Amino acid sequence: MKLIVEKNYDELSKRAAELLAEDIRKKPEIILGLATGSTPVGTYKELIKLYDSGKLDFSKVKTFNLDEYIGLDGEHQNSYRYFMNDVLFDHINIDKENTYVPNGKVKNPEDYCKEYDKLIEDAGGIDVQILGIGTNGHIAFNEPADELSAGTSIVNLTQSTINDNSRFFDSMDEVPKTAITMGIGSILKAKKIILLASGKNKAPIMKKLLEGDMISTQLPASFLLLHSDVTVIVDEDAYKG
Ligand SMILES: O=P(O)(O)OC[C@H]1O[C@](O)(CO)[C@@H](O)[C@@H]1O
Repeated sequence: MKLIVEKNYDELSKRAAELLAEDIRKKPEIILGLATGSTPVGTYKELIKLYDSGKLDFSKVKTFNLDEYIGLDGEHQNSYRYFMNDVLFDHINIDKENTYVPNGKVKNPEDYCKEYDKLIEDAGGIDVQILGIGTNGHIAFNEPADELSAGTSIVNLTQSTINDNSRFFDSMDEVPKTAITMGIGSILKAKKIILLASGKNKAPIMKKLLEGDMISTQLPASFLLLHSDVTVIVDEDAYKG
């Protein structure tokens, strides 16, 4: 894993956006894997700035998002489709038809999971995958467990993730307890991966991950150690605590 330590969140966001912009310019029809959560929001803001100043074109870009809550449709303010439209897609010249976020309201979730992986494969596979990391080491919604799913699947969220995410909902009861998520195998198929971590609350898990001496289903992000092209960008808070 290549490690980049930036001074603060703004610098981290700029650096991540620069790396992505370089790749988009090199391959305008790039397939991006996108993440939700608060960490990549700054990166998306920087990408919008580059678009606004005429330095970036998204017209041929295709995107696949990692996950979605089960039970929320795209109109729901806490759905990840709504979030992605709000923080990125509505502000750039991407064709919405080319943006995929798992459908949390689908009738046959099991079949749908297989279809989602196939969609990515048929599109040519993800060129660059952006990831955040949960305080418990999850990537996408692959939570620490005895077993992890290789492909896209339906998962139960852990209490720690439900707690972390409750800040976006009016009450704890409203926080979805299940989600659809790309699997560890689907993520590792990306040609290149950029993991972002910001803030002191991420320091303990980043320390564990960066020690790099253990792969465990109890630390889902540790599977990234098996990938040959992972760049980790952290700010000093997430690095030093
Ligand atoms: O960036 P945040 O808000 O800390 O979230 C971290 C992780 O949690 C999730 O939002 C899911 O809970 C992931 O998508 C993300 O990688």
